[in-house]
Amino acid sequence: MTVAPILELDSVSHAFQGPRRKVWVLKNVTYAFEPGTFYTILGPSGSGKTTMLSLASGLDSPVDGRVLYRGEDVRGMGLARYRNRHVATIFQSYNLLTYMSAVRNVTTAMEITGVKGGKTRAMELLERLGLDEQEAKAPVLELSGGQQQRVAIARALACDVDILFADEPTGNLDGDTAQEMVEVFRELAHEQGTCVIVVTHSQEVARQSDQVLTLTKGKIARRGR
Ligand SMILES: Nc1ncnc2c1ncn2[C@@H]1O[C@H](COP(=O)(O)OP(=O)(O)OP(=O)(O)O)[C@@H](O)[C@H]1O
Repeated sequence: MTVAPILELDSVSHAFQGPRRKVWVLKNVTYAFEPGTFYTILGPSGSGKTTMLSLASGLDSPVDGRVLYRGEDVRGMGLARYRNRHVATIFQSYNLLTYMSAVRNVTTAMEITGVKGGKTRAMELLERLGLDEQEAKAPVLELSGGQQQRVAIARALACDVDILFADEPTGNLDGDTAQEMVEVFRELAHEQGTCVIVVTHSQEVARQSDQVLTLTKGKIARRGR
């Protein structure tokens, strides 16, 4: 049975202006991402992984080609609307509001995206990700890296998005915590049907994903498990 893609890169190329000329960092990339799948993107430094993530998540528009969400060009939909309604992004720096508590970070994101459930739902999600009540109410700056990562994931989950992007999410976590994050990603994909797309340098994280894309010099050089 073929599954309709949730996200497509259609002949996507992207360049940055260098000192003398344009430098192409993504070259004619075409790929269809399906729901319910945990993808990892591997590749050497500078191969275009983060650029691919920022185009796919609507932070930027490609110089050439299209990004389609359920068949619709995200540029036509409006990048802000696409980002706010359909995707969540987790960066290594977590992008949390550090002076607020964990639970407030989650409820603020829910308010912005118009999702109901308030504090009760936020607490439930934080608890599911292993934070107790005291931790959920503490300013996020007082939490460890792994706990802050969980808050970022809870915030993404609270917004009911169907695509989750993460850029090196396990980069500064210890082995056990990184493994827990991988399990959260797998569960999200396999039990909630989320399309999870993670940029990583870790072969171990890639090994546990459903599909691995390897980028080399702006092209998908390899796809597989
Ligand atoms: N805003 C920018 N302006 C100019 N050049 C950029 C910009 N962002 C990225 N680049 C260049 O584009 C190329 C690809 O960068 P990108 O960050 O996508 O690679 P990456 O595979 O994610 O690397 P890393 O693993 O080191 O994070 C690099 O040569 C980088 O210098």
